[in-house]
Amino acid sequence: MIISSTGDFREAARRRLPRFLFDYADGGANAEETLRRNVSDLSSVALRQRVLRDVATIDLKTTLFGREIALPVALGPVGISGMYARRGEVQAARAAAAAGIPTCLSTVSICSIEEVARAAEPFWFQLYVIRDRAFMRDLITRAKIAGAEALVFTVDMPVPGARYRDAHSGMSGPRGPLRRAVQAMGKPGWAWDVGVRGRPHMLGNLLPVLGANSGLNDYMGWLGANFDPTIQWRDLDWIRAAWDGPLIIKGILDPEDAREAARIGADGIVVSNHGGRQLDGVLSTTRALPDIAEAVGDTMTVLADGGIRSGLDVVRMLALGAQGVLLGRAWVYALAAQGEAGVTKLLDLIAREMTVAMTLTGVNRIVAIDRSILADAGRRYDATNGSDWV
Ligand SMILES: Cc1cc2nc3c(=O)[nH]c(=O)nc-3n(C[C@H](O)[C@H](O)[C@H](O)COP(=O)(O)O)c2cc1C
Repeated sequence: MIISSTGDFREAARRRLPRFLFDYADGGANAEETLRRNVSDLSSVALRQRVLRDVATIDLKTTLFGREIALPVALGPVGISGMYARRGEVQAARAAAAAGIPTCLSTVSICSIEEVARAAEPFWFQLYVIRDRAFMRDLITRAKIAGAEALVFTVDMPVPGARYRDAHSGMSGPRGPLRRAVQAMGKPGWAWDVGVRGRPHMLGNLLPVLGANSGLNDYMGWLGANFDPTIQWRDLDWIRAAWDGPLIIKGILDPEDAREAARIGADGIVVSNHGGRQLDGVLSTTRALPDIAEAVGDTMTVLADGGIRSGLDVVRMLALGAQGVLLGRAWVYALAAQGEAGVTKLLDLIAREMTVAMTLTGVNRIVAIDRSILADAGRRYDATNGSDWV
């Protein structure tokens, strides 16, 4: 099939993957309202077309946490992405490194920190709040030794969200292993490439705690049993003390929480609702971002994710106040569709679309992107007025 957009990668991924894996990536929590809002609110942000402004040279480079990168984009943490292509985290990391952007590895990846760090440049590591603090400390140490340049601490998953699609697909629920095996048989391309040649399918970073049981079945159970809902802001002091590099708090959706993150000494935040996979019904990140950027943008680096499907979307997030963005499903669809080559193609597409957007909004540098390139610049989303931009 012809692939010219993230939507095409999504369709190619749907054709290639067993249903449980496609639905796991594609789905969200409950009725998936927030997942839809992330996409639709972002794509409805209108850009302001400007012409004849000499934009012959467009520079997409920027600096995040002291490191120059080719685009204001990173591959965000996505659990079990090693199931979407053979040793998928490594393939994605290679594509990101070649494109000059960071890869952020999930705690719950198939490939381990050590396996991915060799391919990723720059390499960030994402940590979850786990009951076993000694194990968290071990992961921080492993990330540091492996050369991680930033620690992304995800705080919006004290418990997993209600994901109805996973119950239906066999990702969770009764007879999961049997249903997954039947689905895999119906996708022989995936079954040979990933199911057979992509082994081992264990959660690489959790081997020390799960041992030989760290397979997919244990993944959902482990998430539920080991995430820690008792954590509070003051518990983050020890993480700040244990990690001396850039610390980024991921999963902020409220200006008050953004201020707390600044107070504990975080260097950055990711405005995120976990791609609509946690609390359905919360604000889209598009709507949450402007107030958060206003609250803390002068004191820390504000990143954002959720619903980014194109280079236009990247430019929109920057205009709303982000200094950089994380891709989620977009890169997973590309990885599932075409492996490393797919992620390379996606990043090239994003760069080309950003160039078009910057050319036609009359800005030639990333730092010059602000609300002035939006058609509704200065006007804000009025939460009291329902769902419209006013
Ligand atoms: C399949 C899947 C797995 C994810 N796993 C993680 C994870 O392990 N850690 C994490 O911090 N966020 C995780 N996320 C959330 C992403 O990092 C990101 O916040 C979200 O995907 C952004 O929304 P988008 O996919 O609509 O762009 C996951 C998202 C998806 C789709």
